[in-house]
Amino acid sequence: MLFDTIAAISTPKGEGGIAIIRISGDKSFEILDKIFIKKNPNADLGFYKLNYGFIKDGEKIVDEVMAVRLKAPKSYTCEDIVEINCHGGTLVSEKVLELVLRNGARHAESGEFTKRAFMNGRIDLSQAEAVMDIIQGKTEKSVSLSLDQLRGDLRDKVNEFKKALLDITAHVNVVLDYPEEGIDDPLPVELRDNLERVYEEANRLIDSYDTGKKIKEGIKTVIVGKPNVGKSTLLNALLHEERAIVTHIAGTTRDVIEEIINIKGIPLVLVDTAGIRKTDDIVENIGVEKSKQFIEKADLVLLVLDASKELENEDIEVINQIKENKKKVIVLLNKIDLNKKINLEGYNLENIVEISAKDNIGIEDMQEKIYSYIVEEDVENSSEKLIITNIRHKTALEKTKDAIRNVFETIDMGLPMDLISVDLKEALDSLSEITGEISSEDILDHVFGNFCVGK
Ligand SMILES: Nc1nc2c(c(=O)[nH]1)N(C=O)[C@@H](CNc1ccc(C(=O)N[C@@H](CCC(=O)O)C(=O)O)cc1)CN2
Ligand SMILES: Nc1nc2c(ncn2[C@@H]2O[C@H](COP(=O)(O)OP(=O)(O)OP(=O)(O)O)[C@@H](O)[C@H]2O)c(=O)[nH]1
Ligand SMILES: [Mg+2]
Repeated sequence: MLFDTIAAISTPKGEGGIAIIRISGDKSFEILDKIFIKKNPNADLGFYKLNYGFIKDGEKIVDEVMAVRLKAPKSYTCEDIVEINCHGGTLVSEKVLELVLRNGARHAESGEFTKRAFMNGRIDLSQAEAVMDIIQGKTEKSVSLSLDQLRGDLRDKVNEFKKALLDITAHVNVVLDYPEEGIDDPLPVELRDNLERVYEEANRLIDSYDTGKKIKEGIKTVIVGKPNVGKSTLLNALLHEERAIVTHIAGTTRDVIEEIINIKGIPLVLVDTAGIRKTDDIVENIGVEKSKQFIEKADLVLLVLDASKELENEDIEVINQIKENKKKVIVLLNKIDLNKKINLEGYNLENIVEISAKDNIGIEDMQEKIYSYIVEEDVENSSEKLIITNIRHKTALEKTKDAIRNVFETIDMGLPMDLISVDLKEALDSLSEITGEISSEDILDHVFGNFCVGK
């Protein structure tokens, strides 16, 4: 496909060592010829090779640069590409870009280079989405999932599903086109088995989204407990900084504080809340209400108890509230540096770790516990290697699954075969949405609109 020539600064704004201006399209080389003077006029610019020289606006030197040409279709966009490496100042890179635009390129929209790679067929839509996930990935695990997706793992799986569905479609078409053959078996057992396999695998992928979401967006973790047990001290210990205010006065934390820590590559989105208790203080009451809401939304609750005191009604109230919500809980007996007075017999609490947030005792054990309890159980146990992290993919797989279920129902109820064709097409179309073979301008705008300019 032939598109116009686009250009953008592909490196972040601000001062840096180097800034890269990227140009893609069939005018790229021509534009470079107009503005680039190589040091050695007799040397061949070549391809995939950095050339030293100067960017000139008429007689005026704009910057000293290195430039490379990449020849279509062997480039990121499958088009002719030029990359100009200039000095990483805000002004010079903008001057070079401006010169490029004046010489025949149009400013690229966000994600437009990657969109070209998609439109020109080098990557499918799921791979394009992976590019942005890599850029935005905050932990090793999430980047590693995105790299699998960039390699085409999801695309391959989707194509495998489609192959099975197409085989069945072909069979159904034969039955419909040649009724005189008298094939009365609506679906031979082998094809039916295949369809069941696709159904089950799609289902497993849908289920993997919960895990995928945790890896990508983090495990929502809320620290709760009655006032003054050391919740904020614990947050600070985990962050290795004095983020939250700590005092001996009960009711110190009034608003909700949110920070992210990284446990073996998984982000933990930590929320420190106001201690839960009955109070007449309006501000604190709002905080308490909010912490109750946070418990409801959390994937994991860290319940902090003061080990140096006996359990009080306020503790019991918090315990009951968590049990009511059926949350995954880790119980932290804090202030273990003091004399231990707490007695938890009869409360049926598991996953108990003794810590001192103040003296940094037991914090590593606690992190181990979180990892084995939440992550290993949930994330690593998923036998299916492929994990989806994108709600768009989940929705499409759900549509696929529903359509396959309809196929089975139609067969089992002995309904006309042409109904099966309709459902099979629906299943195939939903799968094609994932890879982008079927895509609306809306979907593309949504996917690429979230990219940065220059990507
Ligand atoms: N300077 C620079 N660094 C970069 C990129 C870039 O475009 N420029 N990338 C992107 O932003 C990423 C690398 N991704 C790339 C993906 C594909 C191709 C490419 O040319 N693919 C062709 C030819 C492959 C080959 O030589 O065999 C192809 O797949 O057909 C290049 C970069 C990260 N680093
Ligand atoms: N001895 C000891 N004191 C601690 C420990 N952790 C916290 N404290 C003290 O307990 C008091 C309350 O700590 P905070 O972290 O403010 O408690 P909180 O649970 O956030 O309190 P609120 O925000 O009021 O709900 C402070 O004086 C801390 O220094 C600990 O492990 N050992
Ligand atoms: Mg606090």
